This record gives sequence, structure tokens and C-alpha cells, in this order.
Amino acid sequence: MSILNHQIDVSFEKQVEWWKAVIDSINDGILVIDQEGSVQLINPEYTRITGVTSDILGKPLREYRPGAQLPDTLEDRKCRVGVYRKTRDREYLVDMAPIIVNDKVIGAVSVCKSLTEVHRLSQELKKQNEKLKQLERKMDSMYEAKYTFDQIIGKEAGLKGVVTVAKKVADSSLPILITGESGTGKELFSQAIHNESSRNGRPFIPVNCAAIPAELLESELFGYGEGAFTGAKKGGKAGLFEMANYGTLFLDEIGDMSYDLQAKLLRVLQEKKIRRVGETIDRDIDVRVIAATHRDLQHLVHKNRFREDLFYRLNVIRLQVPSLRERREDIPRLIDSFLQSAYSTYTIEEQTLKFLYTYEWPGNVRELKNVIDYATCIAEGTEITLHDLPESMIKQGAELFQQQPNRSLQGVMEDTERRLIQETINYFGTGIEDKKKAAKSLGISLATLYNKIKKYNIGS
Ligand SMILES: Nc1ncnc2c1ncn2[C@@H]1O[C@H](COP(=O)(O)OP(=O)(O)OP(=O)(O)O)[C@@H](O)[C@H]1O
Repeated sequence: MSILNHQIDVSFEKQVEWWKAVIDSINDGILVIDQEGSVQLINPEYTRITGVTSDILGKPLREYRPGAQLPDTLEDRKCRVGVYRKTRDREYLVDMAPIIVNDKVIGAVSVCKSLTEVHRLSQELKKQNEKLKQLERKMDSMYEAKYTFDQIIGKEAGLKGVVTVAKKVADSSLPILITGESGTGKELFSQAIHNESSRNGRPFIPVNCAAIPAELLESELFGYGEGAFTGAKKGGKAGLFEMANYGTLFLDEIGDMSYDLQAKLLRVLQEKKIRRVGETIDRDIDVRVIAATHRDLQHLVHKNRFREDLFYRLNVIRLQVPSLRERREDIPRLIDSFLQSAYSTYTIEEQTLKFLYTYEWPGNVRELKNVIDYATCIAEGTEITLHDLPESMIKQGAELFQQQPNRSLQGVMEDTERRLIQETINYFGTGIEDKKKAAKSLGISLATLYNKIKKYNIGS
């Protein structure tokens, strides 16, 4: 029977040459024996995989390879599949089959595949998997909330009130709106809420809505489908909502979100589904949204720059973080903690503390932290003095400071104490039980509280 196109008259030699070329180009190792068990053919891949060379041609296979099973197939006519062979430096799998023509066994063929390459690839795969895991761990730590309520420093009644409410609402899934000036600790609160809730251990993803161009924010938040726009990734991309699934999405500077996107956010909050840009299917999500802003959202609503429906949806739980000016009594505690965290040897001069007390703190706690970091770098000794504060700050504060040149630190402290006691009583109430609570929250006895009320002539 001709093995080539019947139309072409090809000589026997040509046919043999053609077949040899076919067998040599096969990517598996091939060895053929005749019915006597002598090797009639091996291809280069067989030599590469097993190390057996063409010297074996014409010789009985068993003589060269005593354990060979191929000659057995001549007798039992049975195929053998996936026989594992291992030598010092090679590993391979062999399939064997008898060659039967007119019901007569005229030889047997063995086809082998190298495992050395498979092993190399599986090692490579293992390495890549390890890398992937490392990256995943890094991603997880990027999306981890660091702060807990214990790390929120402050004993001022207003701040403590916010902490109390925040702890109570932490485990609900309702959205939260945190308002307060820049640097007052809004993100700190949102991290603490996440860590206090049953969502801890899941992603906490912060997004600054003011830092991402409006036209990009939608696809960042909701993701996009394949071909959604020019330059879109093949297969599309998950958005931050999907990445935050079962966790918390912190939408900072929500007041800067575009009006159109606000409508889409409201839909997500109401339906708990997101739709990637350019797709028509909805995906279920379970994400707690905490929004924050330093802007007056109600004012933005009046100016038609913030949707009223979204405002009411977010405003159900509202936490107003007091500015540092409203809780000056916390300044020494904060300074202490900032000094302790990195530079435990530093102290602060009384005069400088007084200055920091009276300063207006437009940048709030963030500004205070930066000032302390700066001062510890600049200070020549271990005591921080006025000279170590940033020049711009001294200029801004000097005016106010000079308006009260005769005030002693004692005076400032007493003012602060009076205000703190008044605010605590306003918060808890004036009854006897209320005063007990107020004293407890201030960390003083009831008797001391009464003494101070008398000393400062606080109306109760
Ligand atoms: N009560 C606090 N105790 C300890 N550190 C605080 C406190 N409040 C704020 N900080 C620190 O001040 C810095 C600013 O806080 P954070 O980023 O939470 O403020 P923010 O209100 O979210 O600011 P912005 O409005 O600019 O986004 C952080 O370094 C934070 O750790």
C-alpha cells in the first residue's frame, strides 16, 4: 500500500525517507522492535529522553535493557500505558503496544514522554504560585485597616461621644457619614469602625474621591467590562466595590464626587448590586460604605451640587469629629503619644506647650503630628522649644499668642478644665446619676467633680 498521494508515483526509497522524516519530527520518543525483539527504529527524541543511542539498532532490546517490558507485548499482545521509568538523571513515562498486521504480531512500538521537563515546569509553577501568594499577602496588607478605637487618643467629651456612637454602630451594615475638618481623624475613625465590626479581616479600601479624575472614578469604583473603552484591559477589570466585597469601602472627600456618579452610588447603596461600566449584568456585593467629608454637605445640597437623596441615605448615621480647637485639652496627650511613638527621650518646654495650646490648628491632628515630627528633627537637645517649631507656624500663631501675653500655662489649663467639665455635664446631664457618669468619664471621683463645679462656678 502506498503511503503517499496515490496520484504521485514515488519510489520505495522515497517513501522510507518520508516516513523516517515523519518519525524524527515527532515530539515523543519512539522505539520499534521487530517480532524477534530486535530494535528496528529509534528517533532522536527517544535518545534525548532516555539516553539510548542509535548503537542499539539491529540488536535485541533485552540485551541492552534487561528490564524492558516491550518484548512482553510481542507475547501477550497487551498494550501498556503510562509505565514510569526513572534512571539516575532522567524520568519518563512509556506507552507500549504490539504492531499487529493480519492478526499477526510483527513487532512492538514504545512511545515515551519526558517527565524531566514536566518536573521543571511544575517547579516553575510552584515558584510562580509562591510569588502570587506573596503579592496577594502584600495586597491584603495594603487593604488592611491599622487603627482600632484604642488608638484614638482623646478624652474630650465630644470626641468620646463620637467614639461611643461609632462603637455602637460599627457592626451594622448601614452607611456612615463622618464629617469634620481636614486632619481630625476621619479615616482613623473609619478604620477603627471596620476593625470593630465583623468585617475585620476583610478588605478595608480607602478611596479619595477628590484625587481621582471624575471620568475615571466610575470605572475605578465599579470596574469595567471587556471593550468598554479604548485601552480597556482584555477580560475587563473588577472595581474597588468588588475588591472590597464583605469588607468596607471608605469614600473620602465624598463631597467632591460628581453629581452623576452620586446617583450611581445611591443605587449601589439601595440595591447592593454593582454594574461594571459597559456591561448590562448586575453583580451582587456586600460592602459597608463609610463616607467622609470636610465640606458642609447640606450646603452643597442647597447649591444642587450634592444629591439630596444620597445625603439623606448617608446621613442616617452621622459622626461629627471635633476639630482640635474644640478639644485643646487633648493636645498634651496627643503630643505625648507622638513623642513616645518614635522619640521617647524628648520632652517639651512649658512655653512651647502653651503656644501649641493657643495655636489655631487649621490642619488639626495631622498638623500637630507633623509639627512634632519636624520639631524632633530640628531640636538640638532633647527638649523641644519654640525655636524648633516651623517658622510659618510661629508667624501664624504669634499674633494670637501675643494677644494674651499675660496668660500663664496654669490659666490655660484651668480654662480647658472648666470647659471640659462643662461639656461633660452638658453631655451626660445634671442629675446625680449623670454626674456619676460624668465623673467616671473624666477619670475623677464624684467628690472631685463637685469640688471643681464649685471652683469654676459651673452651672448645673
Ligand atoms: N484622635 C487621634 N489620635 C491619634 N492620632 C490621630 C487622631 N486623629 C487624627 N490622628 C492622626 O492624624 C492624622 C490624620 O488623620 P486622618 O487621616 O484620619 O484625618 P482625616 O480627617 O481623614 O483627614 P482628611 O480630611 O485630610 O482626609 C493621621 O496621622 C492620624 O493618625
